[in-house]
Amino acid sequence: MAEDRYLTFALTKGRLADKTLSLLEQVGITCEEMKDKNSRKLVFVNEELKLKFFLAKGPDVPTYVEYGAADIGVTGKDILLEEGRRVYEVLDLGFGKCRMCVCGPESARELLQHHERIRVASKYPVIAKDYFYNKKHQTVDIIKLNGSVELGPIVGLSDVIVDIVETGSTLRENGLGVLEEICELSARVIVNQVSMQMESERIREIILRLRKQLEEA
Ligand SMILES: Nc1ncnc2c1ncn2[C@@H]1O[C@H](COP(=O)(O)OP(=O)(O)OP(=O)(O)O)[C@@H](O)[C@H]1O
Ligand SMILES: O=P(O)(O)OC[C@H]1O[C@H](OP(=O)(O)OP(=O)(O)O)[C@H](O)[C@@H]1O
Repeated sequence: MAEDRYLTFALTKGRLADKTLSLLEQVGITCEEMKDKNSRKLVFVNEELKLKFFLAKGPDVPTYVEYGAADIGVTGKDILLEEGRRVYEVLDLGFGKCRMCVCGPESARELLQHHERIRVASKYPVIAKDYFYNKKHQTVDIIKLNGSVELGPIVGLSDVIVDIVETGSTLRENGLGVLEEICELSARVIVNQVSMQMESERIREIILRLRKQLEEA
């Protein structure tokens, strides 16, 4: 592949963005323009390093990487599990830590224990289905929501939810709690499968520098 080919990064907007950009900066992968929060520009270029960057919604990051529109991506493990895209997961960045849990009112614990056919609301239907069907062998009805999932059991839409828990304050403030833990989550680096072969040297060098930086921090 041509030496001056741009390597493209798809990064996740929102919660993970600041930590991702500052980690990249620590290993010399910089783009001054990206720091301007008022900018409406979508793609940023570092001419000197032959790098391109863009920010996207979390669930879209593995899509860009699978199709090769980006060589490297950073997104949450929750997104990788939910989207199931064909990408290489190469590094755990150790931030954006949270847990995927089954949550609900204490009264729902019994329904879980007795393997009742319950209603489960979630922004993550694939993860919820995999957990109940494949790990617990429990038949459930999954209801897809797009946010404020805690509303599910509160307003009577569902018995429990499958959602992200970080500090637990959203649950506490709404009279809910963690009933079962599904898995731990954090931000991950992913790589396009073809890029990994064609740009092996540059990509391995970046992963190495990131890993070293994380070890030293
Ligand atoms: N408390 C948390 N809630 C949600 N995601 C979290 C939390 N803590 C860490 N994360 C990680 O951050 C990512 C979500 O970042 P983002 O800011 O895009 O949240 P979102 O609420 O899913 O997005 P949106 O506001 O677009 O619905 C998740 O994929 C997850 O890996
Ligand atoms: O344990 P905590 O620290 O309270 O964090 C967990 C909450 O944060 C996320 O919601 P988010 O703020 O992304 O809003 P959303 O529900 O609209 O997606 C998640 O879905 C929980 O509701």
